[in-house]
Parts: sequence; C-alpha cells; structure tokens
Amino acid sequence: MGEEAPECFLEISDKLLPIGHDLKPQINQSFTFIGDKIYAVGGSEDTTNISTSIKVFDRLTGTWLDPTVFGTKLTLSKSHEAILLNNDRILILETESSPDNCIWFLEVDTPFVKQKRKLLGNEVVAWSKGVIGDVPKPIVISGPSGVGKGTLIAKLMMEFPSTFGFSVSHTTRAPREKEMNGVHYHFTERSKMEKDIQDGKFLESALVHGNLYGTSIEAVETVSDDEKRCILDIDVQGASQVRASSLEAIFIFICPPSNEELEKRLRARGTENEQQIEKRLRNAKAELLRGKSPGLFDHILVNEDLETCYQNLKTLLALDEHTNAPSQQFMENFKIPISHSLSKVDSKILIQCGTNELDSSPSGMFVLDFSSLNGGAPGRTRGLRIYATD
Ligand SMILES: Nc1nc2c(ncn2[C@@H]2O[C@H](COP(=O)(O)OP(=O)(O)O)[C@@H](O)[C@H]2O)c(=O)[nH]1
Ligand SMILES: Nc1ncnc2c1ncn2[C@@H]1O[C@H](COP(=O)(O)OP(=O)(O)O)[C@@H](O)[C@H]1O
Repeated sequence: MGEEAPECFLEISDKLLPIGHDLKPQINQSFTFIGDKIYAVGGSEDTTNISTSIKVFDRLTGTWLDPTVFGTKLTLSKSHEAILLNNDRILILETESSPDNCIWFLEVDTPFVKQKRKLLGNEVVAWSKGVIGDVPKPIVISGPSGVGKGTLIAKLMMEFPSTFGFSVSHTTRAPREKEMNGVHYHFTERSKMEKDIQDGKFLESALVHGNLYGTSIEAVETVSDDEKRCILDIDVQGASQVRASSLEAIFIFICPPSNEELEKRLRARGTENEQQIEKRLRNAKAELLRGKSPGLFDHILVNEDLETCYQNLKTLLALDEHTNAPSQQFMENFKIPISHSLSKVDSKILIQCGTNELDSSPSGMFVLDFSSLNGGAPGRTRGLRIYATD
C-alpha cells in the first residue's frame, strides 16, 4: 500500500522531485522520471550503508509505492548513475565497480515486468545484470522419457567439455541410484521449490509425471557466465514457457523410431517401477503430439541409431556457433572512475572518464553500445558492446 504523500517538491533540472518528512535527501540516490512515475533507486544517510531499495512515486495519486522486485539484486557501490532507456528500463552504471558488476538494468515496463504486474496486481520492477558480449544461444532438448535425451547430452558434454554446460534443474522426484545432487538435479522439497517459483527464481517449471521440475534462472546464467553453451533437458511444457520468455534458445525435439522401441528402452533402463513406466508411456503420447505440432520446436530428430542421431545433433548445433565475447584484457581494466561524464546518443552512451591519480582507472572516451540487447529479466541482459574511442 502507498505511504503518506510527501509535503513539498524540490525543483531539479525543471522536474519536480517530491520530498517530505518521510523522504530526506539521500546520498547516492537517483531519480528517474517516466510518465507519471518517479523511480528512486538506492539512498543512504551516510556513505557506509548504501541501500538498494527501490521506491516508486506515483505523481497521479501523490503516494510512494513499494514495488515487488524480481531478479538478482545488485549491491550498490558508493555512487551510481541512472539513465532511462526506451521508457521501459533504467540503465544503472556503478562507478568504481568491477567490470562484471558495473552495468545493471532496472526493468520497469518490459514484457516480463508487464506480465508480472498483471499477475500480481502490484507495482513490479526487475533487476537484470548487464553482460558485455553474447554467448551462443542455449539449447533446449525435449522428448518423451526413455527416448535418449540424457544419452545424447552426455555424449555432447563428454566430447566438448569446455563448450557445453548443463543446466542443472530442480526436481521434487527422488534421486535414482547413480544420480548426484547438484550434478544431475538439485533434489529439493516441494514446499521450498514452490516458494522459490513464487519468488520469481525460476525461468520455467512444470508438473511432469507427478513431480515438480524447474529451471532456475541461476542454473542457466551460471553456465553462460562460464562462457559455455547451455543445454536444457526439459519437458514440452517447460519448452513452451522458455519460448515465451526472454531467453532466446534453439528448441530440439527428440522422437523415438516407434512406441514399441520407446517402451523397450524405458524398461531396459530399469530405473522406474511398472507403475511409473506405464505413466511415462501414457504421457509420451501427448508429448509426441505436442512436440511435433508446428511452432514450438525448431528441429525434430529421430533417435533410431544413436551414432547417426548424435552426428545430426552436432551438425545442427554447428550451424549457429558464434560468440561475440569482449577482449578479456580490455574488460579486466575497465572501470568507471568517480570523475566522469555521461551523454546518451541514440542507442549509445558516451562515457568520458577523467584521470584519477589515485588509481589505474582508464581515462579517455568509451562507448557503451546497447543497440542489440538480448535476454533481460529475470536473467541477464546480454549483447552490450563497449569500446574505447581515440
Ligand atoms: N519443465 C521441466 N522439465 C524438466 C526439467 N528437468 C527435467 N525435466 C523433464 O522431466 C521429465 C522427466 O525427467 P526424469 O525424471 O529425469 O526422467 P527421464 O526423462 O526418464 O530421464 C523429462 O521429460 C525431462 O526432460 C525442468 O527443469 N523443467
Ligand atoms: N538410439 C538408441 N538406441 C538404443 N538405445 C538407446 C538409444 N538412445 C538411448 N538409448 C538407451 O535408452 C535408455 C533411455 O535413454 P535416456 O538417455 O536415459 O533417455 P531420456 O533421458 O530421454 O529419458 C538408456 O538405457 C539408453 O542407453
């Protein structure tokens, strides 16, 4: 619920900023004006205790709102700058911060935020960490139980250990004999997982064969942060949720050569009891229909002969293998010093860094180009480019 309206307004660069007895001017607090709303980020009465709080002032009702905040929250450093981008997100640049922690986005009206706002009926904002460069698109692999998804993924990971990384899902099902917690799955309690889903920590989740399964945002992002290509082994319901999310992925559906062969493989694997096998075979029918229906999957592979299917999978993945990683050396040295000025030109931010005799921060002009952003809350915002100009 909103708080009492501020008593008076302070004029800053032709904008009216609300202040009152409940809002003293704070250190390291930024205000961004978007339509009838003002987004106040951070703030502290002294420099030792900077908060990451976000408050939204509604100029129509004259009240302060406490929004629900999604995404990985940043830790604000001593000072930051807020720049409005496209009226749907605020770029937060942290000065004196490490290169992998200096660019953040506060989404205020992106499709993700709109969807959550509608769902909760409350003011919503979402953090997303900005990442320089791209990683190759994640790969979503789906198919009925026993078709060979795990076998194909294991082969890929074995042959290319530094290229691919597995998104370790959470599940409420019991571990199988050789499964390890944190490697094959994060085995978890249902109530804990339901709470985490409610708190926006999952990219997708679904009830499959009577158990809850889900991909946490961190599961995908830690693989991408390692600059590996992420592989998700998820069911068709999860695949369709990922399709609707901000994660751009390649969707591959694996089919069995026949229902009889699927049953044979499932029984031969010997990991389920009769009742579970029957349930999985019943569900396979609907999964195959959904998998083959147009629009959801980009590619369908039939896993008849394992080696042939594996070769076909590799051929598919080689088609769009590209990364646009920044120069490691450049990023190691990059930091926005306290002494700097910013200007926005189209889809670029020009950062003029002054010299600082106390440290080795860079000086000169840098360009932060956000013309081809991808991803976003609840995960990372990728596709940023940064370069120095002469
Ligand atoms: N939606 C969703 N499905 C998952 C996830 N992890 C695994 N699954 C799917 O859950 C189903 C059952 O997986 P599992 O119990 O390991 O059995 P298996 O398919 O026979 O290997 C499979 O279709 C998996 O693709 C997840 O994070 N999200
Ligand atoms: N092309 C294939 N031909 C014969 N058996 C296969 C083939 N692919 C996988 N298998 C076997 O089928 C069983 C199920 O494979 P698995 O990878 O566990 O399936 P999923 O992960 O899709 O449930 C395993 O015992 C595996 O060794």
